[in-house]
Amino acid sequence: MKQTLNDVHQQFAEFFPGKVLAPFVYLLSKKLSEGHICLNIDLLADELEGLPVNYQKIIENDKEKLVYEQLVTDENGLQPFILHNRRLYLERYFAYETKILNGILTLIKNGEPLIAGRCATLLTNCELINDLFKGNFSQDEIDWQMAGVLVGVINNFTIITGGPGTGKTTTLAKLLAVLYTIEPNIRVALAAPTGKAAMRMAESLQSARIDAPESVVNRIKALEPVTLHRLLKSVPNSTQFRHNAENPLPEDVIVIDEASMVDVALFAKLMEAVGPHTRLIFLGDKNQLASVEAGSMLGDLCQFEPIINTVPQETAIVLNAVLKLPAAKQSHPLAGHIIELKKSHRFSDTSEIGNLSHAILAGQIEAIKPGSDVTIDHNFNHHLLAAFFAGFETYINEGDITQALQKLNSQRILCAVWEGEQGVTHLNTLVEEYLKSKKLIRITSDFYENRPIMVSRNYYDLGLFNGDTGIIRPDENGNLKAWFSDGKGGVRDVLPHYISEVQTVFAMTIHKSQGSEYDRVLILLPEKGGERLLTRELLYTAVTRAKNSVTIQASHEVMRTTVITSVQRASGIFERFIQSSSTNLNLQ
Ligand SMILES: Nc1ncnc2c1ncn2[C@@H]1O[C@H](COP(=O)(O)OP(=O)(O)OP(=O)(O)O)[C@@H](O)[C@H]1O
Repeated sequence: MKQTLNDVHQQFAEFFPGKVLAPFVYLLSKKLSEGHICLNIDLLADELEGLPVNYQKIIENDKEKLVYEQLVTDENGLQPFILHNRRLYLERYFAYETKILNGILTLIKNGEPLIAGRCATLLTNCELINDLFKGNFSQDEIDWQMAGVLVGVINNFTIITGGPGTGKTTTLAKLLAVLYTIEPNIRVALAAPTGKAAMRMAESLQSARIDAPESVVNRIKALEPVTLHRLLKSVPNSTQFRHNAENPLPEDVIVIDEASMVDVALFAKLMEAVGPHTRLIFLGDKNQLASVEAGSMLGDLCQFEPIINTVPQETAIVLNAVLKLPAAKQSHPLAGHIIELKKSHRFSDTSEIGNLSHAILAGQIEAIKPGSDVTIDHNFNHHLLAAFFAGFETYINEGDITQALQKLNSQRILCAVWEGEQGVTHLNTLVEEYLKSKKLIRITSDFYENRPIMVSRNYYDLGLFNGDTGIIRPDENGNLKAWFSDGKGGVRDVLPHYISEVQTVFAMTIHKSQGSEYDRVLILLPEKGGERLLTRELLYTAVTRAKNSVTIQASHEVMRTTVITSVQRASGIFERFIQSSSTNLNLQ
């Protein structure tokens, strides 16, 4: 029997004429749906299973002919497909990657002549730097937060990466203190990919301890982080922004938090909109899950470990008087631009959650151990579920809405998938059944009293953003309203019919939980389905949402496969950086 595929990828593949093109476009389309932006044509051995024999033969025997296909070109042509460095791209994604590459190289190049002068200025401000870091300055050990500040001050392009609680926001606060002191007239913009992440950035900055003059601290605390869409000014009903290459952002310093969540299209549009002499600073966790959309730019840029936490030889020499930083052994345009913070100030070295997250990232299944804060259940024990569900009773029993919101957000069920026994939909139903059995909720309508909701799109007019969570409760007249935090310690209400796109949120996907934290987290990995999703980055992201305790329900086999599987997102940007050099730019 002739094997056929007959799926959306095949329809896409066969839309384009070409003798050898179809199987490669089929796989490219599949890769795009999994979040990759290109197809490495030399790494296809694992992709052949399930493909029709004629597709397999072409992939195995004819890949060298791909370059001769009429619709395929290298970087300079105008065809729908680009074959570059043995990676096949849709032209649009190649263009995004090129814009990001050139944008970053331009910032690096324009910053280079300023480094010596900025280092000299830093030397005259040693006192401020010592004040900012007093208490954690040691001659023997490098203070990587201080390194992040110095690197961010002297360069025009910086990435500060680190796991949860490693002090990314604290480092940013200190970096801004130095910048406001040495360049008092600078204009600063802070942004994050989601409204929730922007709000958390604001809260963390407000509570950051900054030992700097009051006027400087006040300027930092007056900054209001916004969403990236708001920063770039979205054009209604369009994917374009008002800030672009022709109309760049006016700020001198632009900081993007939770940068791992920025997809390749938005990343490219940001790079276009950043003026060529701006200081651009990304904060984020390179090990976290990438964006839901295509691309994992932060992870891709931080791919090459040897250049992280090093600076070029010349910079090492001039910075020496303030902080001795290791000189990069290899010349690379990104060397000196990426600082990784490794010490968690939230989890101690003996923290079970901290150790669990390290074991997951290292792929060490044998190091994953239960303890008092970590429960690992391979048998999907119902008592554990019921005990967790009981935790939701507290927010319902809480009369004060502000407190109720806090209690709701103190625990969350995190699922890898939507469907199936361990999926979000089923878990939400189970919790509702549990609460109904306790007579704590009555599902009389869509917006029933005490329904926990999560907004699933941005409502700019209402100041509500994708990911915001609220509770349905009556107001003083008995009318049901949706109540949300106002970000200032209080609550505000919205009529439910203004927000049609919401989900029940006892349980949510791990993807959606990025950028949030809860005291207690229950993680469920599916027995069936989601195989291509289950990676150590997914589990790491879920585990690091927990502050105090984490329970994982997953079979032995699924847990093992998840921990040994790492996301290998295909993008060609790192190789293209190696091929470029900051002094030999190809800015077309
Ligand atoms: N050098 C330090 N010494 C002591 N405590 C610190 C230090 N740096 C940060 N902290 C504390 O650790 C906590 C986390 O810091 P911060 O919010 O800056 O980390 P983060 O990496 O931005 O965290 P998140 O995971 O929320 O993104 C804060 O309470 C902060 O005050």
